[in-house]
Amino acid sequence: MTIAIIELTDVSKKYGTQVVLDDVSFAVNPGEIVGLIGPSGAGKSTIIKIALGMEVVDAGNATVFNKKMPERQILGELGYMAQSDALYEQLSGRENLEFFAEMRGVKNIDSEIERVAEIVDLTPHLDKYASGYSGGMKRRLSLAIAFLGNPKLLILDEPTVGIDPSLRRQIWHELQTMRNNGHTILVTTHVMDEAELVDRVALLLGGKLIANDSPSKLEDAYHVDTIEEVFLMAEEEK
Ligand SMILES: Nc1ncnc2c1ncn2[C@@H]1O[C@H](COP(=O)(O)OP(=O)(O)OP(=O)(O)O)[C@@H](O)[C@H]1O
Repeated sequence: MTIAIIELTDVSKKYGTQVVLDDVSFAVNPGEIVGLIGPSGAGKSTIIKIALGMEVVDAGNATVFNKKMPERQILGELGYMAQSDALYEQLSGRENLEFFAEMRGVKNIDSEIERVAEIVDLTPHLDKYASGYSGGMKRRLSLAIAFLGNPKLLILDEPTVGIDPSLRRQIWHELQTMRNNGHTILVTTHVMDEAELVDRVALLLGGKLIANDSPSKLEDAYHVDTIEEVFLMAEEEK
């Protein structure tokens, strides 16, 4: 039996009286890219925060690497990119990477910084202050930080917002290479053509997980050609 890397079982979560997740069960298995999609406010970031132990569930269970969350030890084993950039603006890109690499106990820091900067195309800008970076450059630096140490699990909340199409393609190529090397990736996106690139799409609507399958199987089930159409039809049916 495969042991899931991330497993949510019958998870419910409320903020005040607002039910954000209603009995959601959902797993991310080793070596797959799972795309979490849903309209704004559907609860995607809440799922991510639960997986990271930053939010606790009201009911149900969340495990990561088979350990019940929250569990601080797990954090060293995963790369996380939040929806808003948490960078030190007064430091250069390189210094930001050095800081996070040291904090995470990454070995061979200099070569690791070169590696991750190359992936996100930031090499020529590493010695500039982060305060002078454009929005897209800050996203790229945050993504590079998540890649530091080549973690077995990546959790990425809207990683490609503000990133140009050619670099976005390069980043997805890299994510797929990582997956092919056995890494596990949970990613949220609003970009529907990115959802075509994942192994499994988990669609959240109204606090419920209403679809959870490969893009092609979902397209067949809804008799449409794209995940965007699946999304629109699922919303209409709600
Ligand atoms: N700390 C909080 N306190 C109160 N309400 C919250 C909190 N965090 C999230 N919410 C609410 O929970 C709902 C789900 O939020 P969440 O950020 O998980 O959505 P999302 O699917 O990630 O949205 P988006 O695509 O816009 O990022 C929203 O209505 C949001 O306002």
